[in-house]
Amino acid sequence: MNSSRPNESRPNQSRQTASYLSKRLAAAGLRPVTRFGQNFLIDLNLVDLIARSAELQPTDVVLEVGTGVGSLTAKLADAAGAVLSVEIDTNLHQMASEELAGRPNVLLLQGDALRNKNSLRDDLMDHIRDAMGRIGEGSRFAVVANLPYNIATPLISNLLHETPSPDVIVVTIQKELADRMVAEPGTKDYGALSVWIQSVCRANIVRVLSPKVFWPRPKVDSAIIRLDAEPWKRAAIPDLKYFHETVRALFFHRRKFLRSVVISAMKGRLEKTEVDEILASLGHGQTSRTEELPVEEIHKLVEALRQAELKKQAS
Ligand SMILES: C[S@@+](CC[C@H](N)C(=O)[O-])C[C@H]1O[C@@H](n2cnc3c(N)ncnc32)[C@H](O)[C@@H]1O
Repeated sequence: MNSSRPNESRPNQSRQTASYLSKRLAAAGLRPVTRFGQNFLIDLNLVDLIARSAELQPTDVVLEVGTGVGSLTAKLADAAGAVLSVEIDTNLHQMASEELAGRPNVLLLQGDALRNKNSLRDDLMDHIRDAMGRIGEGSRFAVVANLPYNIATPLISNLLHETPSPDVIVVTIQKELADRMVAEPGTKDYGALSVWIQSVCRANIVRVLSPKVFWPRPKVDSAIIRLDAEPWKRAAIPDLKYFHETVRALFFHRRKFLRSVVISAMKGRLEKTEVDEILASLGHGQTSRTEELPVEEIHKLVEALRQAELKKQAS
């Protein structure tokens, strides 16, 4: 006979229902704030799954963006060496601070995780580097979060430019965005984001989540995505900023042929004849399109353009 009692084996299960959360917020005179993307996960098994999917070690330093009431933060703190969690909402930051008080490995910051679309909040990486330095050799940098959807793309993109960049990222994002991150060439979802992510990471969708596992329910499906850094890929890109900007420019006009896309991206920097020479040397014909090019071909093209620009500047 199975004698296990549900509340013993899953002690927190009843604590994260929609009604528990709504009562808790209401008791503090609060309601979820739509503009902050406050869709809380109400299935604690999924909170567990997010934390477990990062395979955290006691030597890991975790960044969480969007502390909320601190449910995921607590799980991360149980598994990792140090957790830095940022919350924009002053009230939630206060609630989470009370909930997580007495956990010496958790640092909660209040404010926007982004300084602007192109950069992270100033002190974020200093805190991460400090914590990694304290833990010492073997410390990994992980980002684990149920992200506010409106900042998911700039946040992940900016993090991938940082030093150190995350070794692993496990986050809940809109399914549509996750589909773009893992997309293959020639598909409708394949674009600058797919190329950028797959150029520095291995990307996998861990689980698709229906709106009903959140409170309040978002309008769209979500997905837990895992990105694993592949440092050798990153090391093979001589100028990360040039690469990222050029890839974005190459996918700017999706319907045009590659030739006209490259000509307009390189306007004022390379002549048409120079572009034609580069495309011909790489075997791209008049009817090639950017969205059909595998990631490796895009690498070759961007590097050829960069070299041509450098040569021109030097002459
Ligand atoms: C989807 S909720 C996740 C909350 C909680 N971690 C959970 O799993 O239920 C996203 C959280 O991010 C916070 N947030 C939104 N924009 C933010 C920003 N720019 N910087 C930091 N936190 C932000 C929201 O206030 C909200 O608490």
